[in-house]
Amino acid sequence: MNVEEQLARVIANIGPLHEDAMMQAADRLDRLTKPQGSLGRLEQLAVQLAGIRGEPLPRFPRKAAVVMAGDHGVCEEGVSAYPAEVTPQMVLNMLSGGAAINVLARQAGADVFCVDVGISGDVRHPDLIERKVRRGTANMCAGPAMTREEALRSLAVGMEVAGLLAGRGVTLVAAGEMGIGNTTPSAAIAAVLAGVPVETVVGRGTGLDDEGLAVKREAVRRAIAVNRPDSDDPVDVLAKVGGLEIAALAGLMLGAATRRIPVVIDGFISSAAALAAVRLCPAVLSYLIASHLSEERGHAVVLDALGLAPPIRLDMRLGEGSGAVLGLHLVEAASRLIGEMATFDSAGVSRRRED
Ligand SMILES: O=C(O)c1ccc[n+]([C@@H]2O[C@H](COP(=O)([O-])O)[C@@H](O)[C@H]2O)c1
Ligand SMILES: Cc1cc2nc[nH]c2cc1C
Repeated sequence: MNVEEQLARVIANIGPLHEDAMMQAADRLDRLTKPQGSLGRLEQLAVQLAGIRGEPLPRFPRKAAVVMAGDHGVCEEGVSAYPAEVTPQMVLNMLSGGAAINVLARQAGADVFCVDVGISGDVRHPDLIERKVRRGTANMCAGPAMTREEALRSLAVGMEVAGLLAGRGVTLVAAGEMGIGNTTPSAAIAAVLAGVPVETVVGRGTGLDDEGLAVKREAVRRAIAVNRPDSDDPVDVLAKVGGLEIAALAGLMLGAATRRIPVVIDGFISSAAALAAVRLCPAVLSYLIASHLSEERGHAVVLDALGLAPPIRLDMRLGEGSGAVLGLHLVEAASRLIGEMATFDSAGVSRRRED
């Protein structure tokens, strides 16, 4: 089976949420010792989780934070405040347990998996999942970031990682990335797929000044003008103005959804990948859970296009999956509440008076 056929098969396998489990979850929530609806969006989350897992009281004992890593040829345009060598350096830091994602994942009880989808240099570590499709993308201001075949192979890496995690008993995934320069292709993807002006989705990334921001806007405009990505063909968009780790994240989301594994999305880059995944397969949206609203300009636009409302606002703009891992706590909270709270009957608590 070639990669295109594999993708079509994964997409065809993503089914709707389990209605019966959702009804049972909603019914139980109304019998728990609290005024009806008083746990707000945690209740909606509990119902969504039941629908995804196909059981009214799902638990998530094994959680994973995935960091897809890749480099970006467009960095030579001066679009990031940091040099590209930070990508492999930070991946090594993550593999040694010293990055923010490691600290937050330990706190959330999640294992961190780092995947080299397209780091330019060599990173050697026994725990690194080596799936390099190519050594960074080409500069998308001068031509396509990668070939269609490379975009498909990156999607396939994500789908494979979802299978690997499922094989290890993981039932909840936080989707993160590491890639200096990757807010630039993410902005291009967002502009094309959401159909919004470039300036609404280009932000300061790791910390550009005003001059850098103007350069970055121009780079995104040029990349779109030079490549003319087809907004009706998400693989074309990912190939021409995307990134290796971004395509892999989209593949991870699709692969997780086929296995009924919920995916908590992170910031701007992770959400741009989610938008591509949803355009490839609208049914995947029900398996996605928003976490935080990143400071990065454009994140709100992408979440709007997805129809997702982020519950966490901490003015973060780190990436790595850091916001998504904070979101794991909310998933755990929703799951424990519906699973462990007493009902009015079991606790002998009086119900609401008749109006
Ligand atoms: O997740 C976000 O919203 C986010 C916003 C800004 C920056 N980042 C991270 O910073 C890197 C990309 O920033 P930049 O400026 O190099 O394009 C990449 O490694 C991301 O993980 C992430
Ligand atoms: C240090 C550093 C850490 C990061 N983590 C995600 N993106 C990053 C960018 C930089 C520059």
